[in-house]
Amino acid sequence: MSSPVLSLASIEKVFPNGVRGLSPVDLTVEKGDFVTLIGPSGCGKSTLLKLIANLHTPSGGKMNWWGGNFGDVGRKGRRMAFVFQDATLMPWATIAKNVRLPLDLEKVDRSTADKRALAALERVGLGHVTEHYPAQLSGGMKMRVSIARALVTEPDLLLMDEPFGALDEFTRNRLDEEMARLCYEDGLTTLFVTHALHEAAFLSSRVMVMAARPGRIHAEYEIDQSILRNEEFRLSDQFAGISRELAILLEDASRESMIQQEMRA
Ligand SMILES: Nc1ncnc2c1ncn2[C@@H]1O[C@H](COP(=O)(O)OP(=O)(O)OP(=O)(O)O)[C@@H](O)[C@H]1O
Repeated sequence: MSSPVLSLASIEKVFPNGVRGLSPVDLTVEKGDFVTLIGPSGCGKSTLLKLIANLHTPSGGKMNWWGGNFGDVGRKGRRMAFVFQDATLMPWATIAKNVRLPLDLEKVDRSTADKRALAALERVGLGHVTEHYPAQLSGGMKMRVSIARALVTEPDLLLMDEPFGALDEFTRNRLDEEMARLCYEDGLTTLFVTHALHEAAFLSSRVMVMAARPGRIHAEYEIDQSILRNEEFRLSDQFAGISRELAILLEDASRESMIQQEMRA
C-alpha cells in the first residue's frame, strides 16, 4: 500500500515569543482528499498549513510527506504548491509570464513553459488573457491566475490559505465550483483553509473543525467524495444538512475555546 500524502503525529507549534500556535495535532491526508480546515480566528489554521509547507518548523511531533522527510519531497519527484489569499502577481509582467514563473525558476525550456502556462490558464478559463497585465483583470480573474500558477507545476499537493476570502459571494461560488471540478476530476490532493462554512460544506471530502486557545482539532467531519459539486448540490437538502451539522460543530468549538479562555483568565 502506498504511503499517505501527509501524516502528522502530535505536531505542535510554540512560537519563540511563547505563544502556542498549535497544540498537538494528528492528521492523515490520502491521495485525492480535499481536506478543509475551518475554525475561529487564531485557532492555528494558517500555522498548520505553514508547518506542512515547511515555512514553520514544528516544536514537537512527527510529520511525513509521502512517507518521507520534507527534504525528500523533490527527490521523489513530488511537488507542492501554495495559493495565498492575495494573488501576489508581478504587476509588470504579462499573465502568461506570471504563470510561467515557477517553470522559469526550474529552467524549463521556453516553448514547453509557454505551452504549459497556456494549458494551465485554459484550465481556469483564462486562455484569452495571456498577454494582459494583472491591473487589467478583476479580483476573481487574478485569483484564477494565481491558481493557474500553482497548477502549472502539476502539484501532487495543493495548499490554499483562504484563497477566495476577499471576493464577493457570486465570484467565490463560481471559483468554488471551478476548484471542485479541478480537484475532483483530476484527483488533486488539496488542503484548504477557509472561514466560510458554506465553502467548506461545498468543497470538502473531509472538514477538520478547529478550536482556539490553544489551537487544536475539535472534530472531523466526512463528506461523501462522490457527490457532484455543482449548483444543484448547492441548492439541495443534502448541502443544507451538511452546512447545519458543520455549523453545530463550529459552535461547539467556539464555545469550548471561550470556556478555555475563561478558565485561564
Ligand atoms: N509568527 C508568529 N509569532 C507569534 N505568534 C504567532 C505567529 N504566527 C501566528 N501566531 C499566533 O498563533 C495563533 C494561530 O495563528 P494562525 O494565524 O495560525 O491562526 P488562524 O486560525 O489562521 O487565524 P485567522 O483565521 O485569523 O487567519 C494566533 O494566536 C497567532 O497570533
